[in-house]
Amino acid sequence: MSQTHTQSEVFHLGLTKAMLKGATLAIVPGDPARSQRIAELMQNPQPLASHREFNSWLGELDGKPVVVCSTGIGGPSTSIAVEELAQLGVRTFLRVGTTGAIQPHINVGDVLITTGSVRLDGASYHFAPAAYPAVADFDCTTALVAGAKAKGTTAHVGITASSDTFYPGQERYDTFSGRVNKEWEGSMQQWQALHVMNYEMESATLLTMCAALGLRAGMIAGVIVNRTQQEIPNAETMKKTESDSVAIAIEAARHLI
Ligand SMILES: O=P(O)(O)O[C@H]1O[C@H](CO)[C@@H](O)[C@H]1O
Ligand SMILES: O=c1cc[nH]c(=O)[nH]1
Repeated sequence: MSQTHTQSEVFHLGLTKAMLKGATLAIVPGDPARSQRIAELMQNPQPLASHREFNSWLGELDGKPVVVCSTGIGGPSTSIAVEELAQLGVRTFLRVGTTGAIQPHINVGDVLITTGSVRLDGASYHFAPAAYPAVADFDCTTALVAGAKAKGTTAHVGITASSDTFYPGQERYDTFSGRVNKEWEGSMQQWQALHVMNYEMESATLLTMCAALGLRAGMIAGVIVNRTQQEIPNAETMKKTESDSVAIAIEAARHLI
């Protein structure tokens, strides 16, 4: 039996269609605290709901509503946020994240725009088989690139490795066990050789599911660590990096709504 969810709250986000005021674009950070900071850079920021990792705000750009909703970390919760926002009428998703660069020429503080992701997740396989690409929407990507140019920010455009895990899947050895399974040994070197720019944890699911469902998705992230230099990010660099990537995403959203 098919169900409609338009009059009542969607199960996880606690949002209704009326609360979104017709918003068709969502900015989706991972970090719940980032939702408020993003919304407050728009007009009329209003908190909507906060359940689990899903912190939602509404703002306006040029008089049009834009919803901001955190996804939490990783593919499963991202897939829930996207599914439930789509049930409420959202058709375009811009992820604003943080990331670890794996190419030596990319600096901490730079911004990365993802054209496609290596699917090192699990959730994307629930939407499309392995041969299907995790590819960003062309209009979203060009809007992000134009936004970066308008802000004068150094943006690298290319492929991201999107992993279910922060530690083994991103080949980190500075851990409790100090080891990774054979599957991941040498994997960072392999992605480097294949010109992958960076690691993060949601874009494989976001880009695959949106492409498969006929939704638009784009992805921008600020570099908080360069893995050719260190394994764990430095908290001090995070603030400026976030403000650049958020400003670009808002500029892109303005063009996409
Ligand atoms: O800053 P966010 O958007 O959460 O993105 C990155 O940061 C988290 C890991 O620290 C993962 O979610 C990863 O994708
Ligand atoms: O190295 C990093 C930094 C942020 N987020 C990730 O997933 N990896």
